[in-house]
Amino acid sequence: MSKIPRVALIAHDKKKIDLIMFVREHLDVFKNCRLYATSTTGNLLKEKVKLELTSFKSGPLGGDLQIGSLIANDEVDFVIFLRDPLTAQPHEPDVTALLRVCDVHNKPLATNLATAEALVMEIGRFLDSSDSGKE
Ligand SMILES: O=C(CO)COP(=O)(O)O
Repeated sequence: MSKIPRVALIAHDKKKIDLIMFVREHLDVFKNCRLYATSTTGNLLKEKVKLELTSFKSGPLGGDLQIGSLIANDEVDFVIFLRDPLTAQPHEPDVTALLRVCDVHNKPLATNLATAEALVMEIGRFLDSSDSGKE
């Protein structure tokens, strides 16, 4: 894993507010990460939380696959993807591909807030251990 945690942040439309609130709550962690996001999610995070990040295309336009490609190339360490399990997505095959590639490459993946809370603690621990390594 690289020294700076590389985190992909994605949310379906009905979960975007949850993601923004979650990221705000854990800003101390996320501001020390290299962040990637799909387009709409990323633009919202930039606007509402003032975070620097790299954004890709919107999920329905191939953004999930672009993030999947980063994962396949070992350029992402953690994935937080707040899915909406109650709304059919036109790009469901892309969503499935993204989840699958996380499993193929054994990447920690949170698809709901409860797991995202656990994952952000792990990212925080990782940051703490890289800090202590510097001394
Ligand atoms: O659709 C998405 C994930 O499947 C997310 O894409 P946006 O961030 O562009 O809404």
